[in-house]
Amino acid sequence: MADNVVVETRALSKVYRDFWGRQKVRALKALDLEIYRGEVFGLLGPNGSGKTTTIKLLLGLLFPTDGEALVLGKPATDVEKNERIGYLPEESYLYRFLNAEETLDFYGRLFDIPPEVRRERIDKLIKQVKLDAARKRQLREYSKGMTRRIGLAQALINEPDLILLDEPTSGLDPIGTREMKDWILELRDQGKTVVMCSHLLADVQDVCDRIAILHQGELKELGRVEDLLKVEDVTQVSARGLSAECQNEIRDVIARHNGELLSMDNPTTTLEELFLSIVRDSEARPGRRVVREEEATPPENSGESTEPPSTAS
Ligand SMILES: Nc1ncnc2c1ncn2[C@@H]1O[C@H](COP(=O)(O)OP(=O)(O)OP(=O)(O)O)[C@@H](O)[C@H]1O
Repeated sequence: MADNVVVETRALSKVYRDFWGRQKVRALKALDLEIYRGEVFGLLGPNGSGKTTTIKLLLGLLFPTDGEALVLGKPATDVEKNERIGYLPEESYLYRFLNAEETLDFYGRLFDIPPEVRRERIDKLIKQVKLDAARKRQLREYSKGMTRRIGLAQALINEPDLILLDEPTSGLDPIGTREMKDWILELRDQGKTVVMCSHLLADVQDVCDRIAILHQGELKELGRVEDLLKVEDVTQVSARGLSAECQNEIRDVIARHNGELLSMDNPTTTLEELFLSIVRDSEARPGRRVVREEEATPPENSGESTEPPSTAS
């Protein structure tokens, strides 16, 4: 296992058997994978494609039917290596009657973290996942987004080198999603390795350096996100301040060189960016509501009230 390889699987396979030991589902079929130190690696695939099974095999929570996995230089079945791993399951199994501080303290004790270090780390993590105001509230009162955030803090309590995140953005609103993605990138900047599985493709595209696509337990694609998404025979140019005349000249140049102009128009932002900018704006200027002009004008003869549209402050 090379120095920079944090996870290596060789022909890793898992068959779930039924109560009588008969083969039930071939959840993972001969997976070969290497995940490098300091990268964000995405496991993608539709429901039931084997993502969670892979994560559980890496944690040693399941035993492979065939093949092997090495994690942080040790066999995945050696649970001692889990001291250097953080895990956020798809559904966090947290004690509902503990508050945020007590929850992190509980997990800190499981890792034998000394009390002084534990206190400092808990305080830092609670602030980092923005639960400072809710640190004394029992988790049963938490919203789904808050539960996800305390789940992440719990996964980081042992300052792990490898972090496994199962659907980290599930149930989060766009702001929570953006924050979760920023935390993932921060972890990478600190030199940690993050493996996340998700079927939310936009999230994966935003944060992952490399991805593996699984389908019915088989590896279908593996590579750098930017390479996999690159459209080789299309050239994209982005420019500001071009006059109509200049744009016509560009069209002429493309035609002269036998190229095909696919589009020349104003780019659109993403819905995520639009949503975040509206929320930020609303936080900065509470109460202000903007209705876009074209939407504010009711269609003629619509039969609706003709009261003036609000661009109210
Ligand atoms: N404990 C189990 N017993 C039997 N079959 C199982 C078990 N756990 C998972 N499976 C089956 O293994 C296959 C892979 O499941 P897995 O949970 O790994 O998929 P996934 O890609 O994580 O799916 P999702 O996106 O829905 O979380 C599925 O067909 C699933 O039904």
